[in-house]
Formats: sequence, structure tokens, C-alpha cells
Amino acid sequence: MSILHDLAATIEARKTADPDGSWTAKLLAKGPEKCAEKFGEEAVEAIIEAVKGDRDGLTSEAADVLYHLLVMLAARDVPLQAVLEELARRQHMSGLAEKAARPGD
Ligand SMILES: N=c1c2ncn([C@@H]3O[C@H](COP(=O)(O)OP(=O)(O)OP(=O)(O)O)[C@@H](O)[C@H]3O)c2ncn1[C@@H]1O[C@H](COP(=O)(O)O)[C@@H](O)[C@H]1O
Repeated sequence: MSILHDLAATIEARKTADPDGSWTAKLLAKGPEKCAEKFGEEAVEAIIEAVKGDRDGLTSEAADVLYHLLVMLAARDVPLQAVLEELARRQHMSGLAEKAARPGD
């Protein structure tokens, strides 16, 4: 299992955990809107590091963004797998388009 699948499973389990013992459970208990707001804050922090050109800062903020994306998806019951399948579908479509552009191949 990839680290993202592993983390998504942990976050899913936090939906029924005690908010006093887990930051994730506390954030989920505040509702999907708060989860979305936190994702937005972390995204802006990542943008700032990217504009500054701070590679270490961007690495750290990108990890925050991925974590908070998974929390936001969980809050709205969207499985990580559905997002990955959408990416795979787009990759497939773009592969078909490239093939169509080279009819001689
Ligand atoms: N990957 C993360 C992770 N990334 C960031 N964060 C938390 O996200 C929070 C966001 O930082 P902020 O500075 O915005 O937080 P804050 O200022 O305290 O919060 P606000 O008052 O601004 O709302 C911090 O408290 C971080 O600890 C994370 N918290 C948990 N995880 C992972 O989630 C899993 C479950 O952890 P629990 O939350 O302990 O159940 C574990 O595997 C953890 O490694």
C-alpha cells in the first residue's frame, strides 16, 4: 500500500476517533467546510514557498497540502481511489489522443 493510501485509511479511521486524542479527528469533527478552509490555507502556504523558491519549505508545505487534501476528501466521503481513477482515465484519454495524432503508427 502506498503512503497516500495508508494515510487515507488512517484519516478514514479518525472519523470515529476521539477528537481529544487526534488532530485529524478534531479537524474532521469541525465539519467539511473547516477541512476545506484548512486545505486552502495550506495551499496558500505552499504557493508562498514556491514563489520564494525555498525547496525545503515547499517540500514541507506540500506534505501539509497532501495531508489536508486527504482530510478534505474524507470529510466529503470521496475516496482517494476515485481521484486516482480519474487521473488514470485522463492519462488514458491523452494516450488515445496522442495515438490518433499519429495515424501511421
Ligand atoms: N500528516 C499529518 C499532518 N500534517 C499536518 N498535520 C497537522 O496539521 C496541523 C496544521 O497546522 P497549523 O499550523 O495550521 O495548525 P494549528 O495552527 O495548530 O491549527 P489552527 O488553530 O490554525 O486551526 C498541525 O497541527 C499539524 O500537526 C498533520 N497531522 C497528522 N498527520 C498524519 O495524520 C495521521 C493521523 O494523525 P492524528 O491527527 O494524530 O490522528 C498520522 O499518520 C499523522 O502523521
